[in-house]
Amino acid sequence: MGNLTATRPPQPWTAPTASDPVTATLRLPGSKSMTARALVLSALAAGPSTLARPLRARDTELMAAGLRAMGAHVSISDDESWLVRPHPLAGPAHVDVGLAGTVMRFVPPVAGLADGQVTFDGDPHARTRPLGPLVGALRSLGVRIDVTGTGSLPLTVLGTGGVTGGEVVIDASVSSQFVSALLLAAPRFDRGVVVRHVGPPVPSAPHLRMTVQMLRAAGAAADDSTPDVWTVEPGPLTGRGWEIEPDLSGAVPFFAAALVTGGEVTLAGWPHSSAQPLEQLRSLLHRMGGEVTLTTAGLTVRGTGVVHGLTADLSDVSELTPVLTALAMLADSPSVFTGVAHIRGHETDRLAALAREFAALGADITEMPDGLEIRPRPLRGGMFGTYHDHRMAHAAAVTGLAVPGIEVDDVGCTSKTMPEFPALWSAMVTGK
Ligand SMILES: O=C(O)C1=C[C@@H](OP(=O)(O)O)[C@@H](O)[C@H](O)C1
Ligand SMILES: C=C(OP(=O)(O)O)C(=O)O
Repeated sequence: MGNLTATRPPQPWTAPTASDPVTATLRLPGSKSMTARALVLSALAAGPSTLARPLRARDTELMAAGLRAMGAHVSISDDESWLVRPHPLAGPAHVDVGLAGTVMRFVPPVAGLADGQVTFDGDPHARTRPLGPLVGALRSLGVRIDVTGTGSLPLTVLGTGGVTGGEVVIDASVSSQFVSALLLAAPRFDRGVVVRHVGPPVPSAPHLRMTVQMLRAAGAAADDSTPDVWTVEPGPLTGRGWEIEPDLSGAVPFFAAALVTGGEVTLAGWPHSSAQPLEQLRSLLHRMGGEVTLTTAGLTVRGTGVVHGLTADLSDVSELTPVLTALAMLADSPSVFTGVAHIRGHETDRLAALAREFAALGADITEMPDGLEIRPRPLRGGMFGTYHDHRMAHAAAVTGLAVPGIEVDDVGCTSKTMPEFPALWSAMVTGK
């Protein structure tokens, strides 16, 4: 992959309209979240690991580059798997986080275990994404961190080759990644960690369960049996073979196309048990008019061409808000989404961005402190701003299925998690 931080002159992309029901079987890239976790756990393990079918996109390439910068050996094997051979971590090193929440949260705790200085910075907007509570927690666990200004990026970790660890209280209501970040590195902390969340609810419970599940799969003693308390004992992590599942969230725009056009989309290679929030998605799509089934071909979503609005708390699956908002725009009834105040700290302030961009297309949409109200009505074509946010581009593409003339200002931002999105989408909708 070339310069991961190369600036790209945005090229407006016309989202294709669907003249017929879409029918497609897709092989999509691996889960961003699973790939990020497997890379971190593998870099901290006692022996080598392989990641089969990892996500190869900007976020995960930046994660691999950040770990390599500190000394981990991450290479590509013949079958496109990633091979990770751990090595003592050391500075000086620099980590470019891009706009990846997983990199800017999961790697600083790892840097605390390195021997030497590790600096972090990223895209301009990454400097506005929340990081302060994690910085405070790491300091209380014995990690020396220098930050400038707002407590976010750029920052410097002065690693000493070890982290004391122990008990820490944190308000993780702004991002579950603060908790996952502490837990993933904790087996290598001298005293492990006991994380106690105090504050409004932590979002993204399925991602927290994924963290605990993958820690256990790497041999860690992780306990999440007490609400808002997570305990990880100190101990070795074992290298292993990681089977990365297809990215469920990345499939949702394609599933949405089945609902909008009355078609059928199958995600091939879906496992029979998953660390990803399939049941939450199944329920949401069912309520919106879709049917989700697991067959030998994979995970199949069928639609009727009629989309229903719904009222839903999206806190478990907050990253789906942009695409579900696009679906709601095309529904036969109103929708109310709540429980996602924290997505103002995602790749962009998604609530403000969605309200602004859809209103510019003529939508009747109201921004609330923690969500959105949508009252569907006919939309007009126009430019749709993405704010470097891959899921804003996905939302525009879904809208374009039924609204001619949707121009996406920078579809290249989908390279964050799926570089092949424009080609896959066009092939699914237009056949070419
Ligand atoms: O741990 C992870 O891999 C993620 C957790 C969630 O973050 P938030 O809890 O900040 O929403 C999710 O939105 C993000 O896309 C990936
Ligand atoms: C919020 C997201 O990603 P991250 O926070 O990992 O950058 C996302 O992919 O929707």
